[in-house]
Amino acid sequence: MTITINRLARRFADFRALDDVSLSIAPGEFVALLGPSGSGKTTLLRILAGLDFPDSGDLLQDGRDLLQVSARDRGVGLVFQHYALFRHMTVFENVAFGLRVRPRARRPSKAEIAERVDKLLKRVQLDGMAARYPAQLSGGQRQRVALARALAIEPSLLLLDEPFGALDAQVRVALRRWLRHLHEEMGLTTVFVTHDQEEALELADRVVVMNRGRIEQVGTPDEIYQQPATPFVFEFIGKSNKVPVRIHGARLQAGDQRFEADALEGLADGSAVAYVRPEHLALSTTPLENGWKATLRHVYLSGSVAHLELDVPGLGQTLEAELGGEEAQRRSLQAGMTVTVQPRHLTVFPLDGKTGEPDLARRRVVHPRYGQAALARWR
Ligand SMILES: Nc1ncnc2c1ncn2[C@@H]1O[C@H](COP(=O)(O)OP(=O)(O)OP(=O)(O)O)[C@@H](O)[C@H]1O
Repeated sequence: MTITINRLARRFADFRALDDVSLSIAPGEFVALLGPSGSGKTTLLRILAGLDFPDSGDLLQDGRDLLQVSARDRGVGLVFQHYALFRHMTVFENVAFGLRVRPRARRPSKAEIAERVDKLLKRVQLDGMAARYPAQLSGGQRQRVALARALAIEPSLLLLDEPFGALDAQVRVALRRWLRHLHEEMGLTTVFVTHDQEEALELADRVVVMNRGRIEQVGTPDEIYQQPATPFVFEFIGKSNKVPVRIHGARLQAGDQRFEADALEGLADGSAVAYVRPEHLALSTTPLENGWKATLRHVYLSGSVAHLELDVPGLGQTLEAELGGEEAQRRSLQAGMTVTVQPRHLTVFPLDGKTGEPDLARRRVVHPRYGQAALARWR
């Protein structure tokens, strides 16, 4: 069951909540829609569920026009952050609800419903709680009931909108791992909305990064983190340093440093913006000819990682670097030290001469050449 989303647009008055969104979801996939508040994630999910309709574009399921199919007949299971369970119904009755309200011809028998609910409660590890009311459950347990309720109708597509958003961090982590197992065991196709990048990167087969109603990038968690396609993705996912640069005769002028690199060949001279992740900055405590001179302002350890704040006068800005905590200790890195900073690689977006906006089509990953002496010293 492949879902094809083709050029969907949804406006609310003048506001474009979805703007030319296309995406294909393969059977058995776990897709995360990730983006800041207001980026259009929920709007897209509601259209998939049949709770809202686009102004233009197509939505197909194996070639069938889903927009002509009512929410009830789409066979989707839905779980929201605050998907209020029916308070006056027991856990059992809540889970059985979707089956009991079916038209008689498609309604399973009482015994079948009971069997299916029992099975589902075991799956979500709530067997023994069938007679409880929602008020007698923890937040995590309630969301598992909501999930069992969504699964009771054997949905062809499971849609989850920040299902763990209201839960505390530890429960969230435990539940998302559990959800991933459940997805695999049951062979579900799942679309999961979140604004939590860690959750998306850990859970999903593919992450769809959304911004202002548009898709910025679709990729595996590794691709999204390692090869961001746009400045937005660099800034939204993980940490990155943003450095204004100039391309000048196939060299990169970054503050008082000029880096040579092959990838720049063919790019016209002009301004650009470069991004470099903290873990892609190499530091040398012995002065090197190539690289920014910096003063280590702060070193702080967070678990096994050392975060370093570097003042770089030659750039006129602060850079953030990261390395293993043990390595930082072995090298006795301390605030006040002078170091040379060399980016291992940077992603460069030339700025469009007319609009001044980053030109995504001319994006280049640049590996500066430093010469053997420099490399040998920080190996
Ligand atoms: N019924 C509506 N009428 C007017 N504007 C709406 C409506 N529904 C959504 N919007 C607007 O469309 C934009 C996208 O909303 P949407 O709920 O899809 O974002 P989101 O990415 O899910 O955000 P969040 O993470 O905060 O839930 C928002 O600016 C929202 O205010």
